[in-house]
Amino acid sequence: MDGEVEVMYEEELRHRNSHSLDEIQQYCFSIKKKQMSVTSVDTLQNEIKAIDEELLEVDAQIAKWKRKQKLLLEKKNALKNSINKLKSDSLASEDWAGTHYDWSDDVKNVLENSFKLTCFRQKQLDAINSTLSGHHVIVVMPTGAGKSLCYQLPALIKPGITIVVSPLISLMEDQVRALVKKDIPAQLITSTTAKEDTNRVLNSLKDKKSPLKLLYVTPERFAKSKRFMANLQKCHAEGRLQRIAIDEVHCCSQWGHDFRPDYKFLGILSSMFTGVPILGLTATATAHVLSDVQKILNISGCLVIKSTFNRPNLYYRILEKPSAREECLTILEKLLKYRYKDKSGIIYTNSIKDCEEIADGLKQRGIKVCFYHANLDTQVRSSFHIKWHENHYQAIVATVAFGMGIDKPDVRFVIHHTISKSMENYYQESGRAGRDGLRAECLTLYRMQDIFKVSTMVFSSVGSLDHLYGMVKYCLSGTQCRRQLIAEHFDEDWGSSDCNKMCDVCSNTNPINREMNIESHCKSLANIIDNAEKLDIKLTAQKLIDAWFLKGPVNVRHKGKEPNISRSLGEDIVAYLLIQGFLVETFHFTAYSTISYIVKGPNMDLLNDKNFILKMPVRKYATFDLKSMSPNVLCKTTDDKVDVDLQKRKLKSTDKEDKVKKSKTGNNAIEND
Ligand SMILES: Nc1ncnc2c1ncn2[C@@H]1O[C@H](COP(=O)(O)OP(=O)(O)OP(=O)(O)O)[C@@H](O)[C@H]1O
Repeated sequence: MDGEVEVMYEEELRHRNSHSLDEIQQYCFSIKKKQMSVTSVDTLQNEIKAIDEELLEVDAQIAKWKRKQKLLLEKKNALKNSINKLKSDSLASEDWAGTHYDWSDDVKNVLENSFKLTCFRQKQLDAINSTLSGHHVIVVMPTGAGKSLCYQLPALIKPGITIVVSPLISLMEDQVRALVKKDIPAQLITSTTAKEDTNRVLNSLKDKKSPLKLLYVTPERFAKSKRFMANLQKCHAEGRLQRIAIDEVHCCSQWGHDFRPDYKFLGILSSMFTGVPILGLTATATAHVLSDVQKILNISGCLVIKSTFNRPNLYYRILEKPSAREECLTILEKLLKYRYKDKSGIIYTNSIKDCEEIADGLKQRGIKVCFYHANLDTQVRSSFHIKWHENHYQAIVATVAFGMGIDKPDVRFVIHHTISKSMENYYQESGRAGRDGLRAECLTLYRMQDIFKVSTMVFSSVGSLDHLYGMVKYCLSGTQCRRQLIAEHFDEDWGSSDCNKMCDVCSNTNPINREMNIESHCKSLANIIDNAEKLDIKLTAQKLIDAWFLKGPVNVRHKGKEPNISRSLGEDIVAYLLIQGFLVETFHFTAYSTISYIVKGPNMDLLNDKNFILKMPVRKYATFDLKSMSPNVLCKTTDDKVDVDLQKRKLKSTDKEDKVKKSKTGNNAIEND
């Protein structure tokens, strides 16, 4: 085609102008070049356009297939979970508490003769029989319920060694000491164990004649010691590895409250030591964590034995927290001097600074307290712990570093000076009270501002804000039993009678069951936020409430009237809107701190729906006499007769002591709630 054009032009030009052949050829060449460049750019651009269109179509197809892939994967996972659940349920439907097993007589003898106990607590026998049957089992029991016996006792029934994985050295030391006292051959190896001792213990894994029954190790041992693993493999090859018990097994899961990266390595155990039953133990019971733990340990579909999480002897209450530190100290002072006079307890704070300041404040007010946090020297820490345990101090003011392994039976109160970061944490921390089965009180000082104290510390980890808001929901509830809220969190269903008036909501003789329409308040808050955004001003919750109550800088103040409600109800509304997704927190960093600002949340759009009604249950703090002594009543527990007898005996002695003290001091305080 190009050749034809050339000839055509050549002829025409020669004809018209009779130019020289060179000139004509040059002219033709330039025209041809021009034409070629025009046609090729157009063609190429058209081609690009066509490709773009095709690409869009491909993108749409990819998105469609990706969506389909996601749906199919979700469906596949759900089916896998259903299969695992069916397997677990079918195992759980068996009655594991029988006494017809080959080992039942031995179990009874060991319970009575080695452990000097007369009967089992709820679900202990189920756990023992099922693990002795060779199943992989996860035992879920609340703190202090007696999980240790579930692996310590089976270890003595059959020949061989039980390996116990535990995250805390102090916890292992306590257990080994107690076992050795009972003449049960137990050892531990940690990073601080002397080389000769470690060698001796490691050799006993290979020694068929070794009397060793329980060996405690930290999870790092599996990950880091090749010699330990090699000897354990020999022990297994000789059929002497009887069982692997993993204490605090929730540490495997990032969804749990205490994730430990080294626990992830334990996933290889089920395939490396085939035929060896794994027994995981935890006081963390959320379905999500349990299924995650099973996946990580490669024992999905295993038997899950769960005892109730209800702690009937614990009394739960929320107290209004004043904003001034001194007022807060006064509340704590009154509680410790009067309500919990001569009683032992824990005060949890959320920062080292608070921890030290509160302890100092209470000391200045004449109360014997010590403090405990991660920045203290290990020896100082453990000396405070021991002294508190031995009642030299009435209370220990602590951060969450004061955690696992606290086994003081007579903790009569746990006060949270700041809310916990999740319900899970709250349950664990408050659960350190009343391990002896006698009544103990769990008080939480709540104010809206503390939400942000905690959120700015935890926001960066997955799911942490949802967890925190679960805790806020617990505090905000004025109409729903606190115990039931805990039950919901652990996927349990406790009847209202399970509370037995052992929370401030159920024991409130003057409850208000009022719901309030907060739609207009929500709209006002949205307007304030919109206006501030236009002015490029960021609002903390405090500033948002100020603007709503016509305080603070005039330009951000609400344009309407001041709301006809108390400021504390206003704070409840903001907290409620936050946990319901009408408001959300965004986090910004300064050189020294993280700040939480409030913006509109995704649910704000619901207000555009005419049929939508936004209501909030209104709560009021029930009256609480800080100065009257806490009641000393016998509680219905989930445990056996032995424990009720124990309670009675303990109660008699405390009553006696109280009477002696009262007659000496003339203190006739009325015991009421
Ligand atoms: N059957 C039983 N009868 C009486 N006491 C028991 C029984 N089983 C365990 N105990 C006692 O209960 C206390 C708590 O037991 P253990 O330390 O095993 O609890 P736990 O469930 O491991 O708690 P945590 O989660 O806090 O570690 C111990 O003092 C233990 O001796």
